[in-house]
Parts: sequence; structure tokens; C-alpha cells
Amino acid sequence: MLFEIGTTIIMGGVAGYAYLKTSGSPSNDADKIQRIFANSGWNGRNGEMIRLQRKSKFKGGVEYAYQIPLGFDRKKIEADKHILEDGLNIRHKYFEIDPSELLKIKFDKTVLQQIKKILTNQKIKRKEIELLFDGMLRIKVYNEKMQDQYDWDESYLKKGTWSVSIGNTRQGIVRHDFDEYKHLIIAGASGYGKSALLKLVVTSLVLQQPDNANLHLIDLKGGSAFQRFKDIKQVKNYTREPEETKDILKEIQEEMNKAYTDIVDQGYEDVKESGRKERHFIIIDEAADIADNQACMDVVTDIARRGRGAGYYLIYATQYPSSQSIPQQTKRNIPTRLCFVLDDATASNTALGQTGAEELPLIPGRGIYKNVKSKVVQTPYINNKEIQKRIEPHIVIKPRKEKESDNVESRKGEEGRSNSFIFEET
Ligand SMILES: Nc1ncnc2c1ncn2[C@@H]1O[C@H](COP(=O)(O)OP(=O)(O)OP(=O)(O)O)[C@@H](O)[C@H]1O
Repeated sequence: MLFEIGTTIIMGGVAGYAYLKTSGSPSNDADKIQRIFANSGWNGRNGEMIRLQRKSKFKGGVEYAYQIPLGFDRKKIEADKHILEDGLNIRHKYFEIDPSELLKIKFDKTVLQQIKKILTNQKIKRKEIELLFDGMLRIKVYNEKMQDQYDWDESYLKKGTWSVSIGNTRQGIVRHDFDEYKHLIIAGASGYGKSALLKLVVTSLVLQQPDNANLHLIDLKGGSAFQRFKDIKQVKNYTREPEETKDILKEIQEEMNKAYTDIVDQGYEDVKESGRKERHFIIIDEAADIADNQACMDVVTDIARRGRGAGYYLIYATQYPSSQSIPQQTKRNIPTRLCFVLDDATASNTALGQTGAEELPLIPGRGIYKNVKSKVVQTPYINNKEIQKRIEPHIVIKPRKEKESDNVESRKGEEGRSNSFIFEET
């Protein structure tokens, strides 16, 4: 009896799995899409509906290509993409059962417990979609969700360039080429990958351009993210003090002005044309902490405006995107953004210039990279141990500016700031 029950369940499971594997979906997604569009009022000016022109399979999913009616507002579906995605997943949580698990079942008195365990351990699959407009509306329906983590390895590097891998998509790797797109704004709620991404960018720049990268690290979150980089030779400034930030930014601004004047005086348009190899990166983690300091924000705005020509690039990260933490003029000069999940559509609009970041799944490293177009990416993840290993050869014992307050006793009688050697464990 027990044997018969077990065999029937197993065979049913295997048959179901085989069906899902071959059909890809137990229901008709094209019909569902059409109904979701009708119910959501996504139609043309005179009420015309989208018309399916082509359906084509690709590895991992199906693409539906639609003709779009006149007056169709694509921004509306882009903003409400989640409605389409949720609609395709209604009554449609189907399961991934590994047939080899079923074949491992032992037919003893624990058979039901074993089956229950397999069912509880299985992963629920959820379909994901991507929208593309190229005269037609293309809806790509993926049968499986995107990978939650991509571990960094050397293949992400592009040595000798300023092009840094910042995200994986289903189509491949997305790079931010600092020489082409210059500055970058990063926003996202706490715990979803801003600092991890900044560490990835710093490590990549050091490994790709060890002799030309000049890094100015301003870590206003208490120093946890950039601390490990402070003694590498590429780091020209490191601080975690808001008060010190103003002096550092002023110094950078003066250098930037001088570099730009030299470039222009030599008859070049910008740093790239001048053939200069050096680039400077001003990387601020938690920019909101200097948002009420007008002197700091003036320099930030100036770097965003004029740094591109001189090779001074700003990477500006904040957990609280608002008109105060990202001033309008800074935003205008930094069209490229990377945004992790945010609390609401207002924050998404401020950070990204569009909604969508509030709808991202709660997965660390999942973000929207917006350059000319927006793409959902999963940022590569490099852990601290790997970073340490990679930057170790670049650690040097270097003179570093100290603040008055650092060691009052030992510096009695000295005037102002001084240089001293700091010996740190490497
Ligand atoms: N790309 C990623 N892939 C996988 N896991 C990640 C990724 N990025 C971050 N994480 C995980 O999320 C944790 C939090 O990330 P991170 O410290 O970068 O968040 P944050 O946005 O800087 O948060 P906070 O503003 O609170 O410091 C990391 O310790 C790591 O475990």
C-alpha cells in the first residue's frame, strides 16, 4: 500500500516536472498579457489595444513582440511594470522539483516525511519580465528569476582602461566607462549594496590603472568601507571626518582648476585629448552628511560641472536621495545613476529621474543602472578578504597629514599640520 502511494506520487511528480520543463509554462502568457493591458487601461489614444505580431522562444524564456497603437504611453507601463509581472505570476507559482531528489526516496515508514521535506525545500519559481521599445513593444518573459549573487573574479577587469564592471544582466556585463560617462550617483536604502559597490569600483580602478588612478576617499559613514584602502599608493586623500572634508574638497578643487587651465592653455579640449594619463576620483560615501555644508556642496557642484574636462570624476553615494542631498545642479551634471532599492517612488524619482527603484526586489546588489537607458543589474560582489588580497601589493608606508587633535602630546611645540610616517600593519 505504502509502496503504491509512494510510486504514484513520485511518478506524478516526475510527469509534472517533465511537463513544466517542456511546456515552459502551464498557461498562456500571451493571453494574460493582453488581459492585463486591457484591465490596466494601457491602450492607444482611441482605445486601440496592442497587437501581438511575433512570439519567439529563447533560452530561458519567450519574447512577445507587439505593435503599439498611436498615442500609446510607454512611460506608464515602464513605471507599472510590476503590475504586468505580478499578473503573469498570479496562480502561477510553479515549483522546481529535482527528479533526482524523488528517486532518492526510501520506501520505509518515513516516506511521507521525506516527500514533505522535498516539497518544503523546493524553490518557488517566479517569472520576470523585461520591456524593450524599438518601434515595437517587446516583452521578454523569463521563466526563472535573475541570479541573486555574482561573485567577482578577475574576468570582470578590463586592464588599462577606466571602464569598470558594475553590473550583470541576463545579456551580459554592464560597464561604466568613467572616461566616457564621467561622474556617477549611487543611491539606495541601507544594506542593499552601496558600500559594496564603492569598494568594487575602488578595487577595480586600482587593479586596472595602478599607476594613473588617484583616489580621494571621503567616508562619512564612520570609515568602515574605505578604511582598508587608506594606505594604498593610489589613495591621495582619506577622511571620515565631515569637518576635514571641506579642506580636502577645497584642495582638490584648486588642483582641478590648475589641471584644467593647463590642459586648455596647451590647446586641448579636455584631459582625454591632452593625452594625460592621470585621473582623479572623488568618492563620497554618504553625501547627505555634508548636504547642509554649503562650502562643501559648492565644491561638489563645481567638480560635477567642470571636473569632466580635467579628469576629476565624482562618485557620489547617498542613502537619502533628496533635493538637499543631491542638489539640482549636481544632478543635471551627472546623468548616470545606479540605484538600489529605495523606500518610495519619490526617492526613486529624485535619484533616478524615474520610478522603479521602489519596486526592485529586496536583494542586496540588485539595482537599476541608468545611462542612456535603464537596465536592471546585479552588481558583482567582491568580499573583503578578496579585496585585501588584491590591494596588498599596493600598500605603501606613506606620509600622511595629521590633524591637530590626533596626538597632542607628541606634537607639542609643532605648528599647524605636519607630516609624519605612519607604520601600519600590511
Ligand atoms: N552585489 C552584492 N551581491 C551580494 N550581496 C551583496 C552585494 N552587495 C552587498 N551585499 C551584501 O549586503 C550587505 C550590505 O551591503 P552594503 O554594506 O554595501 O550596504 P549599504 O547600502 O552600503 O548599507 P549602509 O548604507 O547601511 O552602509 C553586504 O555586507 C553583503 O553581505
